[in-house]
Amino acid sequence: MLSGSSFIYTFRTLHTRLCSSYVKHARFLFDLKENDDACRQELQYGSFYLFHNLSPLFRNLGRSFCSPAVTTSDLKKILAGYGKDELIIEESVLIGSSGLGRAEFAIDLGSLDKSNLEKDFSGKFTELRKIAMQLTENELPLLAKAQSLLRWHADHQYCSRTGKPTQKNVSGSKRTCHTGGLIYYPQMSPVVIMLVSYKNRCLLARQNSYPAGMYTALSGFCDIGETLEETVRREVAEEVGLDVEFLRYSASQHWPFPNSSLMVACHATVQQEEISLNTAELESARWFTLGELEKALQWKQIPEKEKDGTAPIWVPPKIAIAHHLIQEWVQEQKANLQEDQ
Ligand SMILES: NC(=O)C1=CN([C@@H]2O[C@H](COP(=O)(O)OP(=O)(O)OC[C@H]3O[C@@H](n4cnc5c(N)ncnc54)[C@H](OP(=O)(O)O)[C@@H]3O)[C@@H](O)[C@H]2O)C=CC1
Ligand SMILES: [Mg+2]
Repeated sequence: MLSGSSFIYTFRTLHTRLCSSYVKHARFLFDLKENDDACRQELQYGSFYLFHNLSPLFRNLGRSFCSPAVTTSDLKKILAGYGKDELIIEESVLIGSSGLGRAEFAIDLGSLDKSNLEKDFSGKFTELRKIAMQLTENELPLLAKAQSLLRWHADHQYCSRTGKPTQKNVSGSKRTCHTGGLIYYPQMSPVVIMLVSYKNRCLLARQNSYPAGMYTALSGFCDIGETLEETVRREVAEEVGLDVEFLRYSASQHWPFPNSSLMVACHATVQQEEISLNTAELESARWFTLGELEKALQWKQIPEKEKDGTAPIWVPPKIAIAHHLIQEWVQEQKANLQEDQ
C-alpha cells in the first residue's frame, strides 16, 4: 500500500513517462504564457533571439547564416553596459522552448545603438525578408513568429478605445488596458492561397510588384464574415473570372511578410478555361503545363534575365507555401501519367 506522498510521487513519475515530449512542451509553454511569476523565473535561464527594429541578428557562417540564441547571463552582461538590463523583463516575448526544455524569448533592442550592438554580439541585424531563403525550415518559422509578435507589441502600445497605454504580460501573449479593462491578443489575418487547375494544366499569376519572371498561386485575404471556402470562390472569381467547382485543403503556414497572415493552402478545380483578368489586381495570369512547372521549380535562386531581356519563369522558393502547392500538383500529375501508362 502506498503512502500519500509516495503515491503522488509514483503518479507523477508515471504521468511524466506517459506524457509525450510534445505534451510536456505544450504544457510548459501554456504555464509560462498564463503565469507571470513562472515566466519571470524562466527569463533567468532562457535564451534570447535578438532583433533591432524588427530585423534579427545574424552571424555569417560562410555558406549560410544563423541567428544566435544568447543566454540570459550574456545578454544581461552586455545590456548592463548600456544601463538597460531591466529591458529583458520589460521587452522580451516568449516564442517557444528549446529541445533542452528551456524557454526561448525574443527581444527588440531598437532603443540601443545598432552598430555597437552588432560589435557586442558579433553579428549583423538584417531584414528577415532579405535572408529568409537562406534559412533552414526550422529557423524561419521561429524567427517569423518572433518578428510578428514583436511587431504586434510595437503596434499596440495604446488602447484603441481609451487611448491609454496598454501593458504586456510577462510572456507577451497579451496586452491589457487597465483603465478600460480591455485585453488585446496578438492577431493574424487569414489568407487563402489556391492552386487552380483545369484538366492537366494549372493557373499561376503575377502582380506587377513581383520580381521579373515570378509567377505564383492566386491568393487573397478573407473578408470578415466569410468562410475559407467562400473566400477561395470570391478571390478566384474576382482575380481571374473563373468559378471554383471543387476545393481540397492541403496545408497552412504562418507568413510574416508584410504583416502576420495565416496562409491556408488548397487545390481548386474549375470547369472553364477562358480567363478574364482583373488588371487592378494582377499583371498577368495563365495556364501552365506540367513540363513548364517542372522547369520553373528547378531554379534554386532568382534566375538571370536572358540575353533578349526576358526573364525565365520561376516560382516562389521552398519557404513559401505556394512552392509546396505547386510541387504537390506536379507530383500528382506525374503519378496520374504513370497510372495511365
Ligand atoms: N507564402 C506564400 O506562398 C504566399 C504568400 N502571399 C501573401 O498572401 C497575402 C495576400 O496576398 P494578396 O493576393 O496580395 O491579397 P489580396 O488579393 O487580398 O489583395 C491584396 C490587397 O488586400 C488589401 N489588404 C492588405 N492587408 C489586408 C488585410 N489584413 N485584410 C484585408 N485586406 C488587406 C490591400 O489593399 P489596399 O492596399 O488597397 O488596402 C492589398 O493590396 C500577402 O500577405 C502575401 O504576402 C501571397 C502569395 C504567396
Ligand atoms: Mg490576391
